[in-house]
Amino acid sequence: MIETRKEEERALLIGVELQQTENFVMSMEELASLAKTAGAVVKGSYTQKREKYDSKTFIGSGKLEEIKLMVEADGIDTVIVNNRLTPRQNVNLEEILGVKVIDRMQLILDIFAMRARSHEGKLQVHLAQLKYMLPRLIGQGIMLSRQAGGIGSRGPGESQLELNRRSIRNQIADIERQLKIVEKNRATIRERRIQSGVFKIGLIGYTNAGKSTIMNALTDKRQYEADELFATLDATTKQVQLSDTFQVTVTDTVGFIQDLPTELISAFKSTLEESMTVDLLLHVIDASDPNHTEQEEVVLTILQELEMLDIPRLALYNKLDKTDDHFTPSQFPHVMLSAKDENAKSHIQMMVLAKIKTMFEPFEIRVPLKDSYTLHDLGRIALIDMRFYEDDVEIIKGYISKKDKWKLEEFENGLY
Ligand SMILES: Nc1nc2c(ncn2[C@@H]2O[C@H](COP(=O)(O)OP(=O)(O)OP(=O)(O)O)[C@@H](O)[C@H]2O)c(=O)[nH]1
Ligand SMILES: [Mg+2]
Repeated sequence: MIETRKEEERALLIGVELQQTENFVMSMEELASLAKTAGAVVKGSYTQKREKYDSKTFIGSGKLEEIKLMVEADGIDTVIVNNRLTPRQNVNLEEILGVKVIDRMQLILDIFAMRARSHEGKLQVHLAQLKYMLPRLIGQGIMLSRQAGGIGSRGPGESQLELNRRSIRNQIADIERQLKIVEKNRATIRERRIQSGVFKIGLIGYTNAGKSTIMNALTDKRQYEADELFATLDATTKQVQLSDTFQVTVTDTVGFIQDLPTELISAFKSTLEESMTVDLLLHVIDASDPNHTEQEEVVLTILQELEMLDIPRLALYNKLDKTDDHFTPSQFPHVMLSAKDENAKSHIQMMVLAKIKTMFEPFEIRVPLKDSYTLHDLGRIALIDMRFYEDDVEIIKGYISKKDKWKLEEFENGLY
């Protein structure tokens, strides 16, 4: 093999399709996007149908010979396997192929490590990496990977090269301690937000669906949006005006993906926690993606696992400018839009307000004219449809949430 230091990291993708494998093609395409996001140049991919994975080398030995030839011919630096490898398979593959081999989990962990911004995000990713590493401390496999550098070796902690079991266990305990403190602080902030009574909206959806772009359209602000997977990792909450008076908070979070590494689930959940207590979920879907139906299913399955299916939900089919004529939405109710369109903001505002109206209850109150100055406050928590005067009272009709209904009486009595 020629030892040259190249700028780019040349990757070969490998996938094995078992009879029961779901969404195999989508998942291979996704692996290519993930590899690209992590900075690799994908030089090719190799797939095989098998009854079961080979316990020693994951893929059949005959095929491995072919792969080895491809690795040598294309100057491949890294082989990326679209499944979870056992530590033994990982070591064996690296020995046979003579290059770094990483699996889908390591690739995703690596991207999360690149992207984590907040203190908590970094701790969570570091923890996930250490947990992934611990059972892999056998033989030379992991050392080989780490020394090769590049994808699979990035981490938020500088001590990642210290690879003995005891130090890893200590680091895990230490991070878990730090996380407890951070989580407590976050719970307090969330509690305060729940008590504030503001209507809360959460943007969720498959990675790259356009959540951050929609957030930007709504807030006229710049949130990092990019044609990359997991562009957003940390939750961000912003105030958004839905009408002249009605104000909500909108939370943008990490995107969903199939086969999320189990080590990352708690990181993922803590990021999503922010969205677990919302009043309305906006499920953003990339309608132009040929796999959007499978992606919608993945999102709904994860929502079910997180017990979030009972939160009212509105589907936003995004990127309409890129969809073909055959596109048919499968979820109802829904909105179809292009987040990049200049009318996107008013379109979303209108449709979301209409959705909220269906969740609220109609009311009518009569307020003495002398007290009507308090009505601006009512407009923050209720949707006001109509207001008119009769003698010395003002009559207001609109919609309000069940939990805020009791406040109406205070407005009527001028107590608010
Ligand atoms: N053509 C087109 N592109 C869009 C539209 N909305 C978003 N995009 C692009 O799609 C890509 C992904 O958008 P993001 O907003 O970063 O997606 P996201 O859902 O936040 O993704 P993650 O944070 O990775 O989960 C970006 O390149 C956007 O510019 C749209 O309506 N039309
Ligand atoms: Mg985003």
